[in-house]
Amino acid sequence: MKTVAGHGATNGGWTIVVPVKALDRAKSRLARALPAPARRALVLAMATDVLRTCIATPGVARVRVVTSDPDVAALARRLRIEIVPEPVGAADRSGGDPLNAALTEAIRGVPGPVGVVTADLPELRAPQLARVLAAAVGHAHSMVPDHGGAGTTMAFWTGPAGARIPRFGPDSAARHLSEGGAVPLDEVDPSGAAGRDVDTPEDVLALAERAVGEATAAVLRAPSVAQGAHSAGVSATMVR
Ligand SMILES: Nc1nc2c(ncn2[C@@H]2O[C@H](COP(=O)(O)OP(=O)(O)OP(=O)(O)O)[C@@H](O)[C@H]2O)c(=O)[nH]1
Ligand SMILES: C=C(OP(=O)(O)O)C(=O)O
Repeated sequence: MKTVAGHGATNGGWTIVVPVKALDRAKSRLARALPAPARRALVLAMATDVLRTCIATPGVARVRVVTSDPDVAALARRLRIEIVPEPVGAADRSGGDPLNAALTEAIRGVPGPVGVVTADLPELRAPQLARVLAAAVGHAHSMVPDHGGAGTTMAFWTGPAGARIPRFGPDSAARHLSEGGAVPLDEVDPSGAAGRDVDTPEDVLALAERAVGEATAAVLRAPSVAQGAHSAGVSATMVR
């Protein structure tokens, strides 16, 4: 896989890095609701919507996707954005932290302000991301917690390249805040589009009531996705 010079490789403005896990492994927490093909389709669709949003956001100069997946790379080429190849097998060589290893590689040496935006935010639109960036520009390091409070949907750095340490993964909100000294962006509501990541069947079920991007909406109409999320949601309610 080659790095593709792509969307808006201009000087100035934000570089946004979007990590996308290999589709065969992605969103394993949805496995109890969705069979592998439906899960794969949903992950790719959410990534499509997030990448389109990043491209369309004022103030974003450059979008990079970091992945080892050929289908995600093909998507990035169609959207004319940069691919940062994540070596296949990096998951096994990174001390169990492939996501932060991939992100560290993708933000290394990037000039100007940098943000990481996760690929599972299907409600995120350009005006909302623009508001997040406007808030983030005032801080050396900032973040947006996810709607559950423990995770992180976005992290930003405006300072020197050496100070950029991504801390995604388990307990990432606490780790970004206490270990990394990140500021939570008070202007951003974690229960809104910027914080509503999709991790569980219940999250998928909740999307039925929300305005999602075009690609995600198309996949949610597929009976295998709608029914899978619904039956898992119902059984989760029953066991509570
Ligand atoms: N490039 C890359 N991206 C990753 C990796 N792990 C997670 N991501 C991405 O990081 C973001 C947040 O990850 P999660 O919400 O935990 O998604 P996930 O790992 O697919 O979900 P689970 O398998 O259910 O834990 C999503 O955009 C993922 O696609 C990885 O090893 N490499
Ligand atoms: C990888 C993360 O995502 P999630 O909590 O959605 O698994 C994170 O929050 O850092």
